[in-house]
Amino acid sequence: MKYHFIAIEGNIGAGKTTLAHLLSKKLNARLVLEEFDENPFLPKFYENPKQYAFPLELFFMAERYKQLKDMLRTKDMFQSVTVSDYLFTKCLLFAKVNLPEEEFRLYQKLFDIMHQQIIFPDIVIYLHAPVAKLQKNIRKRNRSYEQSIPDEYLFNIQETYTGYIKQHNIKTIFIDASSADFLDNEKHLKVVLDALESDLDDGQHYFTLP
Ligand SMILES: Nc1ncnc2c1ncn2[C@@H]1O[C@H](COP(=O)(O)OP(=O)(O)OP(=O)(O)O)[C@@H](O)[C@H]1O
Repeated sequence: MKYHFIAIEGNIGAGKTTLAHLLSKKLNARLVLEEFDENPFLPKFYENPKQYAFPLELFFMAERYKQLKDMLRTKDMFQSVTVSDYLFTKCLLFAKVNLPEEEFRLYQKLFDIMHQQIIFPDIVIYLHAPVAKLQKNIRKRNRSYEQSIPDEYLFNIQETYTGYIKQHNIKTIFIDASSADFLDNEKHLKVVLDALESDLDDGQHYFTLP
């Protein structure tokens, strides 16, 4: 395997966690999963975004920082590859959408300090799905606090992610996941596994699923 640290990204409900589980199994990789359900501010944020955005974003950043630092400290002798279902920068991208300008500037200062101390993945897999499909997935998994996420929020998150990936020329396997079924369709997973075996320059590389 060419890559030692693979991060999967995408909008809310894009299917990051499912793909992370499957890839980690296939690659015998260490799995690092976001622990969003431990964030006590998340349900409150969806009820009242303005009031809870700042503590929500701080909590996510602190937790992810700790998780990635711990990961660096504890090397696994039997698993040389790590797959995570998030990128540390995710905190900053969500914060950009959710915080007012002044708070965002403060947040960014803290982010920059922490960001210097963790490692960036060798490659990002970005799952791109249209908002209607994301909403369908969100309804299907039925987390109560997510049931009235506006389309506009999902659009904003999507734009922020894609803008970031383009601007920073990040080595990205960009997958049109509108009809993805990694769980039940081996061919879909194979597209990702083959992409991970190919030589890729920095920047975005588009893959469609059969
Ligand atoms: N920094 C953040 N700010 C606000 N909300 C966040 C942030 N990070 C995660 N969340 C929320 O936490 C929940 C889980 O997020 P996430 O998108 O990572 O997982 P997911 O939707 O379960 O992913 P997938 O379905 O692709 O596996 C979502 O409601 C998401 O909006």
